[in-house]
This record gives sequence, structure tokens and C-alpha cells, in this order.
Amino acid sequence: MELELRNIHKSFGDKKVLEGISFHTTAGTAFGLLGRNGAGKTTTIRILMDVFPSNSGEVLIDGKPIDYHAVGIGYLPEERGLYPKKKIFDQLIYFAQLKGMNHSNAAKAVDYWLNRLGMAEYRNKRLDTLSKGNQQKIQLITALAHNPQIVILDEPFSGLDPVNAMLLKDVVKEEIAKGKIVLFSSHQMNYIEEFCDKIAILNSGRIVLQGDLHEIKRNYSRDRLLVCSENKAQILADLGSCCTENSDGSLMVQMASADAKQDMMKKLTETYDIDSIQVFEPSLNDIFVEYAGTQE
Ligand SMILES: Nc1ncnc2c1ncn2[C@@H]1O[C@H](COP(=O)(O)OP(=O)(O)OP(=O)(O)O)[C@@H](O)[C@H]1O
Repeated sequence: MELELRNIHKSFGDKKVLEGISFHTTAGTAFGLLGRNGAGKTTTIRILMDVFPSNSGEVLIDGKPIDYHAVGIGYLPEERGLYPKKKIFDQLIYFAQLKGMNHSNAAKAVDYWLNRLGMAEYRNKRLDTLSKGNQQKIQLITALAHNPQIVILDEPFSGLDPVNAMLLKDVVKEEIAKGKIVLFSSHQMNYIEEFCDKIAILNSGRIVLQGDLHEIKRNYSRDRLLVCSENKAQILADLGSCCTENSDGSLMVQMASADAKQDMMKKLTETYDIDSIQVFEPSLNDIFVEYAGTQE
């Protein structure tokens, strides 16, 4: 199955919020939607989910307009939307039934997920008696219990302790392995790097960079070298402003262009006592700051 958003435009009044959003993603992969606050991620997700219509553009499944009765979507919103005073089991059943499950299947699925997420002991408790992180796990069950083909997770790791974050990572990996389309929206780049094969960076309602994350990194300008050496002070003095020291004690050597790589490596290894030398590959965080750092 392939999900495609094609040339989506959206305005609220005079304010243009999305200006031609297009991307596609396939079953069994995770897609990361990145962007600073207000870039348009939630608006994109809401249009994808048919919460409100776009002004123009299409949401397609396998090239045809999406049929919301036929395609299941599970959504973990950033803001929580559960009933604080209601019993957990009862409201999870209610939400699963809203997604079209009968009571018996809903009960089975809810119990499966309560167990899977280590929440079975809270089955008959009121939601507002749970900690923030545990409420987050209950909200996650509303996104997954009806076994949707498309799983949309907006900041899923916020508020989770490291043990619960690991549990959620396993769950996300299982959903990807089951052949779901997983769409991630997060500011936590480490999670995006861990799960997402493809990303799109939004800036002021436009996609400013998208593609395969490994290729994006590979194609990023390879004009810096990361160097570890005993002769640090000497290299810094000799190379001047081309060389800076990183916080971990390694050196960053900026070359005039990527073509200078071989010559610079040769010069460094021949002149100094070098422990290691490699082309610097940026983190997703570096790339994000470059593409989303300034909003138009
Ligand atoms: N219902 C609305 N009416 C008017 N403007 C809106 C509405 N919903 C969103 N916007 C505006 O659209 C822009 C994009 O908002 P959106 O919530 O999609 O951003 P986001 O990328 O999800 O941000 P965040 O990371 O903060 O959640 C913002 O400028 C916001 O103020």
C-alpha cells in the first residue's frame, strides 16, 4: 500500500498555512514529518485524516482518492484527548467501537494492548489516577487497538521515561514489521533517525527537503573532516581558521570543497600523528537546523 499527499494547499482566512505539500510513503516503512513549531505538520496530518478539507490537492492510496471507510487510521495526537473521569477499559472499548470494532473484538484488542504496554493493572482505574506517561500509553492504545493500516504518531515519546520509551520503540518497530504505514511527527531527531527511512522537512508550509534519510546524509556536502590526533595544538595552529576543536576533543577541518578530501587526508596523515580521520557526516539535527532553522 502506498500513501501519497499530492500538492496540498490550505489557508485559514488569508493565512496560507500549506503551500503545495507533496510526499509519498509505503507500507512497512516509517516516514518522518519534521519542522519547527507552526511549520504545518499538524495541519498536514489533519488533512490526511480528513479532520478538515484542504483548499486543493489530494490524499491518495495506491494512486486513488483515499476511502476513509476502507482504510483504518490510528492517531496519537500531541495533545491528549481522553476522558479523565472515565474508567480506562470502558473508554478504550468506546474508542475501538467508534473505529468500527464490535464489543468482543474490541475487548480482546484492548486487553492485548493493556498487557503489551504493561498497563493491565490499571484496567479498571479512572484515567486521571494515572501518571502523565501512563496516560500517554493509554492514548497510544486508542491509536492501535483497531489495527489500522496507517499509524500516525505525533511526539509519541514526550513524557515517557527511558524504560517506557524503549517499550514504545519496540511497539513502533513491530507496527512497521507488520507492514503498517507509520508517520512520525517529532522534534526529537534521535527517534526520527532510529525509525524513519524517509523524511520531509517543512518550513512555513512548504517542503524544503525530502527523501531517503541515508541518501540525504550521504549527499550532504562532504567538505569537512573529523580528526583525532595527539598533535591537536599543532594542527590547530597550522590550519588556522579552517580547523576548530569540537566539545569531545576531536577536530573539525573545513576544506575548500569535497574534492580537496584526498589531498587534505594525505597531508594530515603524513605530517601529524593521527589516531583517526573520517569525512564528517552530519546528524539529522545538523540538517534540520540548516533547512528549518530560519522561517520565511
Ligand atoms: N484552525 C486554525 N485557524 C487559524 N490558523 C491555524 C489553525 N490551525 C493552525 N493554524 C496556523 O497554521 C500554522 C501551522 O500550524 P500547525 O499546527 O500545522 O503547525 P505544526 O508544525 O504542527 O506546529 P507544532 O510543532 O507547534 O505542533 C500556524 O501558524 C498556526 O497558527
